[in-house]
Amino acid sequence: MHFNRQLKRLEIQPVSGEISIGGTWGSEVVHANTKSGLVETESSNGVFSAKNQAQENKNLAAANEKRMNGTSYASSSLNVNGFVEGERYSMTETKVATLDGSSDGHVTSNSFSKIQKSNGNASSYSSDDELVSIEGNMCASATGVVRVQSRKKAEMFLVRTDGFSCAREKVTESSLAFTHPSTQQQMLMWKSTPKTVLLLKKLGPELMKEAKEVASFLYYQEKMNVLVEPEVHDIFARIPGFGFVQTFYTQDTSDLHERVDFVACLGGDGVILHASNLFRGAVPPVVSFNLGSLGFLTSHTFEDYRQDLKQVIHGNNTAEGVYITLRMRLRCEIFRNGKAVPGKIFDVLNEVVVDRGSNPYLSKIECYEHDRLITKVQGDGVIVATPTGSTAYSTAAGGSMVHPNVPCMLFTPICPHSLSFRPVILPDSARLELKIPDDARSNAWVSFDGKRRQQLSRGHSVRISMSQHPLPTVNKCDQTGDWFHSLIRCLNWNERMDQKAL
Ligand SMILES: NC(=O)c1ccc[n+]([C@@H]2O[C@H](COP(=O)([O-])OP(=O)(O)OC[C@H]3O[C@@H](n4cnc5c(N)ncnc54)[C@H](O)[C@@H]3O)[C@@H](O)[C@H]2O)c1
Ligand SMILES: Nc1ncnc2c1ncn2[C@@H]1O[C@H](COP(=O)(O)OP(=O)(O)OP(=O)(O)O)[C@@H](O)[C@H]1O
Repeated sequence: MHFNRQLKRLEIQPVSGEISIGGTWGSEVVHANTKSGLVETESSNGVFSAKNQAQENKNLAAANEKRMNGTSYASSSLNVNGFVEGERYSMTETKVATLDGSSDGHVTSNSFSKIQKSNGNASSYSSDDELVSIEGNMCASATGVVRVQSRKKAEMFLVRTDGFSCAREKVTESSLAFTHPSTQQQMLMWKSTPKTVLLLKKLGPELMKEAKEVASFLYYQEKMNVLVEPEVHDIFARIPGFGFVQTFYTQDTSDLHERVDFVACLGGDGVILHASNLFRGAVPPVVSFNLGSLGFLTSHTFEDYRQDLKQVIHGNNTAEGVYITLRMRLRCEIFRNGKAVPGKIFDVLNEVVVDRGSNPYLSKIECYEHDRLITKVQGDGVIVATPTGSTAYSTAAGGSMVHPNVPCMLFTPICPHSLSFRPVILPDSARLELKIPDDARSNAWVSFDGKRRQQLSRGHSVRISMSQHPLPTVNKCDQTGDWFHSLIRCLNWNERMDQKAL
């Protein structure tokens, strides 16, 4: 998996579901014997295996039911992006026509027909309408001569491209199918016991009591090296008994992720955004204890910090790992007249915003996707948010709230001067560029997670794409449980008095 590259000492494993390749529905030839009530199946490559009969009969019972209902299509099973024996399989859902008494004239019969296929010939029998094979695909019945489709479906490949390279994937049985959902629970399991923790706290003198408690627990009980930021280290250095606390140089944090096994945050959402900003490349797993006001992203309560930290270090009771959410970040880079401005690369956890700043004029922002002009924003500005950021500024501007596992980016205009300009959600493969055109009435401003605000002059642009490095957060419960819990706890999502019975 793409995200795994950055996680050196740990493994992340999809938790649910085995990989299986499904979706043979559309390529099956169906035999239905109305007299015996039995239903047989034969795969399109002509091989019928007895040991599969029970399963296939089950399938066919379902197929039969569809026929009874007069359904002319069978949907392929919802499916995959799996790797089986080194081959990649398709990830597309499709509907596949079946051979039944549908109106397209393949087989016509007023009852179930038995259809056999061999060497390109097909014949069809019916209990009340005996069919006689004439030649080739032609069959005679009491109602006349019908043409039975006998040719095997064409084989196909699925070609994926990211614009630079192509990958050809095999499609089983000429049917596009998913074998499992593309997003699943992720579990963090250590290969060796973590040794170093970075303890981050909200800026300022607040929360020192809590920081001291956690630092002592991690050092004395869990025998871990405890790192803090230099400003916090200055405070610890003056407290007797905390000489074990270490720090690092903030001028160069490029190799910090190689020295830190996980990050423990004390504060609100701002501390997590700060952690994201500290790690420009790979980010170690982050466990956060809510000591702020809202704390949408801070899933753990401070009271349980001992137990929760033990679980991160040693795994929980049921498994040797903990659930995590890989939070997508966006890589943003500022360009001037098509040339990258040195040192202007930012990875955001919530969003990048281009707005009019203090200018009284409408901002005019050209928006490109893979170099194609998709629209011009004329309004206060535009937000490009991650699923994590979907519950922050983007929601306030009318964007949807998106589960952090959904691989996408949100494109949300801010007060657009056009009634039809609705927020949209783009795939994670989108490559956006927000550009201030030469005919804009004024400059614009850009900010990254609400910080590092700077001016964008005419000709400047910000290019935005999915960052290779997500921010992994440790779940209290699991990805979905934590998210709904935060929606209700922080945003009162759909809170309503229960209606009484009549
Ligand atoms: N109108 C708005 O809603 C608005 C305006 C500006 C910035 N913001 C948000 O503030 C963020 C910066 O946060 P800060 O703490 O540095 O600034 P801040 O101190 O202004 O706090 C912003 C608030 O947003 C909440 N928040 C942050 N990220 C969140 C998320 N992913 N989901 C739900 N709530 C979240 C925080 O808990 C805090 O209460 C920006 O990334 C932006 O999303 C929101
Ligand atoms: N260690 C830090 N260093 C620098 N800035 C920080 C640090 N911790 C937090 N901040 C900043 O301080 C501000 C307040 O952070 P805090 O954690 O209280 O979040 P918050 O936005 O108030 O969230 P909440 O509403 O959840 O309490 C944020 O803007 C954040 O970016």
